[in-house]
Amino acid sequence: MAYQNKNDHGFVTVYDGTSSAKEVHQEYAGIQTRIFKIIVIGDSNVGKTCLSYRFCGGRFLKNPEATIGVDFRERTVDIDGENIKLQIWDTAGQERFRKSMVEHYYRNVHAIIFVYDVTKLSSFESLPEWIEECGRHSVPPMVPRILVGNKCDLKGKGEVPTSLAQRLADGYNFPLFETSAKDPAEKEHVDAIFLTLAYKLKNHKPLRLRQLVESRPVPLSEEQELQRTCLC
Ligand SMILES: Nc1nc2c(ncn2[C@@H]2O[C@H](COP(=O)(O)OP(=O)(O)OP(=O)(O)O)[C@@H](O)[C@H]2O)c(=O)[nH]1
Ligand SMILES: [Mg+2]
Repeated sequence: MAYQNKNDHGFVTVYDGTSSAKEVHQEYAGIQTRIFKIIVIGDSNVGKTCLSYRFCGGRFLKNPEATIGVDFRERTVDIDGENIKLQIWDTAGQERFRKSMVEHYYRNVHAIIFVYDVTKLSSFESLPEWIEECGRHSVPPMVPRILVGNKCDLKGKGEVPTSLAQRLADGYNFPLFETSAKDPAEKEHVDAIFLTLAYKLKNHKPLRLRQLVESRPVPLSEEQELQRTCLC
């Protein structure tokens, strides 16, 4: 399957399947960095793209378009002296843009971030469905999960009280974060979401790069891989 995703924010997410996984593997040969796959899931428009961009790109992404399929971003973090690469799979919330991709999202996943919009109750009410979808795809229970209420800068217009979110989080035994991808003052809080997962994953068995590459829908061509950049 070939598909094209937007790449006008510095991230190449165009796949045509023209090169083998081996070439991509050689590109990284010698780099002793463990890689973990984190998927960001939730209704359309809750801010999944903006949150992942804030973490990987360091700033708020103005005027994002709806994600089609998946956008990949990466950031390497230092956890207790070890470099760990977090590969963020920013998934599409709209059913029509995700249905052919769902299997790829969940394959070999290491951690899941469920996002809702604190100003939109329906996005919160959808969470059990998203959580059930993970279950249907046999994501093991030991895979860490985190609940994130986004758009807290609009909290005055909030529809989802913290107490309600906390009750849901407690029910599933997930940590809860409320934050804003937009508010610059929340930058470190957004980082903390991903770093919390990185700390949890540090002691997990790493996924080998080859596995990760093969779990992508279609591998990058060599040229695309060279172009692939992260603003962090
Ligand atoms: N006020 C505010 N707006 C935000 C925040 N995060 C995202 N937005 C806005 O919410 C809208 C949707 O953001 P996206 O990041 O594209 O949402 P998404 O969940 O990736 O949507 P899909 O790709 O369709 O699944 C955009 O207009 C963003 O500018 C936030 O923290 N605060
Ligand atoms: Mg998006």
